[in-house]
Amino acid sequence: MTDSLPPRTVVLEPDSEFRFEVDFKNNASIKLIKGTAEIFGTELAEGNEYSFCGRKAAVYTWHGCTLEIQGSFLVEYTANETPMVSYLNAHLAIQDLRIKAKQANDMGPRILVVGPHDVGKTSLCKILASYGYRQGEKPLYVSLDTAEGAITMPGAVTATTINHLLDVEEGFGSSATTAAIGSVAVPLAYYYGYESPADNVKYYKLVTEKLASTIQRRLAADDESRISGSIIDTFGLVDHVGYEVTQHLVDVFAVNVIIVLGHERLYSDLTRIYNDRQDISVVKLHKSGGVVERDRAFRTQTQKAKIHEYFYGTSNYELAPYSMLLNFSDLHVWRVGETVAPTSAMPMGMDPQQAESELVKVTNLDMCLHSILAILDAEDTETEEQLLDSNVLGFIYISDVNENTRKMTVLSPAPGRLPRNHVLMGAFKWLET
Ligand SMILES: Nc1ncnc2c1ncn2[C@@H]1O[C@H](COP(=O)(O)OP(=O)(O)OP(=O)(O)O)[C@@H](O)[C@H]1O
Repeated sequence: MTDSLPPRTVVLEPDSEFRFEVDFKNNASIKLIKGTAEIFGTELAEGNEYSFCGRKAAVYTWHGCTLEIQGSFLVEYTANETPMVSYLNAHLAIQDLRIKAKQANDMGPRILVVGPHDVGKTSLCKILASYGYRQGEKPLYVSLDTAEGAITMPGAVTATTINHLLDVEEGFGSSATTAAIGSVAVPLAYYYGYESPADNVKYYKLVTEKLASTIQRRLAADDESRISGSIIDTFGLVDHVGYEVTQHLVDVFAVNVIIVLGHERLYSDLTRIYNDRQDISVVKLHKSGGVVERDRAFRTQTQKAKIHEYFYGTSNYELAPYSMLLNFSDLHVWRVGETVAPTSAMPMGMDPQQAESELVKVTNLDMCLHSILAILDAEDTETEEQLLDSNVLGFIYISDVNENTRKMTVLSPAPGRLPRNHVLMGAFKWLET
């Protein structure tokens, strides 16, 4: 508990940070008493108490500050060696590209951040997005890390315009929850449904291509965001699948800056691959010593917390989801091919590669129990091919399936009828606790 322990004071020198970890069972709080400080680029307000649960992060200060901390920190220490100056320089170079784009009425920078797991890719993307916002830009934040589901839900690839400060406590959390009830721009999302791009490479490429082309259409109509450009956060794959998918992303998002974080070989390989492309710069940045490895258990808990937050909100912004009873016939449930049918069970002559991105109707609705389903923005009459093109309107959770009554209990963030009836199922299950 936060208040059972006495508060303590932490004094930070200029260009240093207070690194901390709080587990999912405890709460800890941080208050800025004097000076200036930020968490992944978002400034802390003086005197405001920020509370954390299940977080690993750092409070960084450019000019020095005093913090008051309270509660159970699993880890806490200060560090004065950080890569923040190089991250700021990266931001300034990106800002230069925006100024040039404005002068030429051209596209702003499209920045792809790559590297292995746990090198600080998401943290760097947040820093670059926040610094851009603080300079009056409205960059597009694209999250392709489907294990994390930073903006909406694990399994989704998403894009959102950064037109407000990122939340200090939750990162994208509050924007996702408020988007769920429609109070800020709803993020653009497509549902992939698996944790890693390697689970179904063909389908991952398809959904990222859809996302990229919708973004391109939207940016064509939005001068401000077009010039601010996009910041694209990725997965942590650096094997051959990772290389294949990275090159696909460079093509479909027309990437012109690749930032490689904490991996020399990847940097050297990508420099070689794009050696002839004058329009693409490959740069490397160092991993922060503060980045912590998250084990399987912590990642699973983070995913669960993200799903819970989608339906129930955060402690600062609680939501009350609606539980409703639907007939089996009210929903058309789909899954993406291959993982359902073994090759031997496929129709004769069907290429397994093709099946990887074909929709299969789920007829045994028992399979949906405890699943997260994405509501597709598609009319009842649309063909399977059109369904594959559909973006996601929101998510529901199936808490019960009754074969006898042919009804299922569905949890939805909004009351009333579902906006559409076609839903896509992925591999994510959740046990509401
Ligand atoms: N300087 C820091 N001090 C303390 N914790 C940090 C720091 N930078 C990042 N972290 C934490 O380390 C963890 C890993 O960082 P991050 O999510 O940015 O890495 P990633 O490369 O995106 O990982 P993945 O690809 O596996 O999702 C996160 O919990 C993040 O909040």
